[in-house]
Amino acid sequence: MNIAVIGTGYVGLVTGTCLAEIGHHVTCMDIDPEKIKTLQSGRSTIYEPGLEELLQNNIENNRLDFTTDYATGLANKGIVYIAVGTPENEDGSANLTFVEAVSKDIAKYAQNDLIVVTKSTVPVGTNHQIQNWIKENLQQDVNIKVASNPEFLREGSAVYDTFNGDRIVIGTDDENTANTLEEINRPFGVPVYRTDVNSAEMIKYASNAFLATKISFINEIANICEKTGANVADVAKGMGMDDRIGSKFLNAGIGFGGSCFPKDTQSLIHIAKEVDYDFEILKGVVEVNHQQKVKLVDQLIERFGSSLEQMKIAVLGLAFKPNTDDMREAASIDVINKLSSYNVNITAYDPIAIDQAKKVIKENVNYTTDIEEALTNADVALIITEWDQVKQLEFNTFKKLMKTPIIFDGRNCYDPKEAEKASVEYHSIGRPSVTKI
Ligand SMILES: NC(=O)C1=CN([C@@H]2O[C@H](COP(=O)(O)OP(=O)(O)OC[C@H]3O[C@@H](n4cnc5c(N)ncnc54)[C@H](O)[C@@H]3O)[C@@H](O)[C@H]2O)C=CC1
Ligand SMILES: O=C(O)[C@H]1O[C@H](OP(=O)(O)OP(=O)(O)OC[C@H]2O[C@@H](n3ccc(=O)[nH]c3=O)[C@H](O)[C@@H]2O)[C@H](O)[C@@H](O)[C@@H]1O
Repeated sequence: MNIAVIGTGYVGLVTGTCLAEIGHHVTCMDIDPEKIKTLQSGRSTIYEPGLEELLQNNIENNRLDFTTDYATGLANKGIVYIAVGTPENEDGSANLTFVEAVSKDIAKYAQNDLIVVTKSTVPVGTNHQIQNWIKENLQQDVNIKVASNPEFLREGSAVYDTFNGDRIVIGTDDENTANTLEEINRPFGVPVYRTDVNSAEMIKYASNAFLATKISFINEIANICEKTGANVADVAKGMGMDDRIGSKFLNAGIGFGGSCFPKDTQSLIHIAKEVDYDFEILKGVVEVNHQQKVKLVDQLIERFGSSLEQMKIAVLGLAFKPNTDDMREAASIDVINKLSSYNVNITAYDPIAIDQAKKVIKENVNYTTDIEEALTNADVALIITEWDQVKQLEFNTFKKLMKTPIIFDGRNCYDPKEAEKASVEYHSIGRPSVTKI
């Protein structure tokens, strides 16, 4: 099948490359000429394990190419995926400017019948709107069908997720369109769930909101565990053994970040508001997350009082989660921002996200890709991202390098019992602190 993918971000680039990998001919399009130039040369514009290898392989085999030009990109294609961003507006609603622009451009350049597939996360009703935007701007007498096909990949494991997803959701009322899309995706071997367009759009928001709810729920349980002497790791394990609950997404920590949970929860609250529904649980989820992100700073102040002046603080991890350089809504931004009002010296370690971090962190921070350098002479270490490089650190390294081995762990990377054995002061989330060393 000849396919065009519009937008070469995390979703578009991974989708396009993986569709090429299963044998389709794919042209990926973007308005950013720099991105397209880089991609044409076989280099990935995002950090995503396994992606660059697939990219090069499919370019070499003439199944994958890139362009900024809509006429070239859409020529002889039967399927067009929309994978542009839908960022958050100030009022929490999804910004559909990019989706609208793309829809109008598809209408302008379509020369033959097309199935337009919406991968971007969009509010219920948007696919009908896309159909209208295209219909109103068509230049040729061609037939356009629009279908919803929301994306569930995670950053950092996007290629793996594409080949090992739990489901592919296809939302359309047209059986032939559903058949074609199912056929295109068959080589992925992922179960297909067919539904109507509005339900497909809602499945995406409901899924992200539910996962975010699980995280805020376990974080609140963690906060209560701290006050009652229970251990959240054991609690989560015991809960997760019940199949109805499931063990995934019950890792307590300093909350969720990234490009999607924060914006999609806000967007769903807004979608509900539009139909006069007050989504109370989800508002709580967002508020809990907001407070949870700076929990380590609160713990630090509880431990030292507000006299943090001139303290040397090692911040371990900047990205919103491991295996990505994505800094969107990362907890590190909030932590560093809150710390900066206490006149401390911050050295931040991250193996790959420093360039991205510098674009969004305005405070004065020393950056390093050398974890030992960050720890050297530090008074305290704050663990923000559970990189393998952080998890593999031995307590002896903290003891050897730091002025005082005091760790505040926002991702529960280590066993408190081991900290006690090693005589390291250790505070984590929802588990007893080790203070008598
Ligand atoms: N990042 C993720 O892990 C996931 C994202 N999503 C959803 O997928 C959508 C895309 O997200 P990302 O890939 O993260 O976005 P992104 O911001 O990384 O990439 C979007 C790309 O679209 C391009 N673009 C914008 N306007 C264009 C136009 N008129 N023509 C051609 N290209 C244009 C931009 O230059 C950019 O390269 C969003 O709706 C997001 O909510 C869904 C699942 C996972
Ligand atoms: O719509 C999207 O963009 C995507 O959003 C998430 O994927 P992603 O944001 O890449 O990352 P996750 O692995 O879900 O983690 C999100 C955040 O939750 C945090 N988290 C996750 C799991 C957990 O148990 N505890 C926890 O605090 C992570 O640290 C991270 O900050 C979803 O998992 C994907 O299914 C979805 O497609």
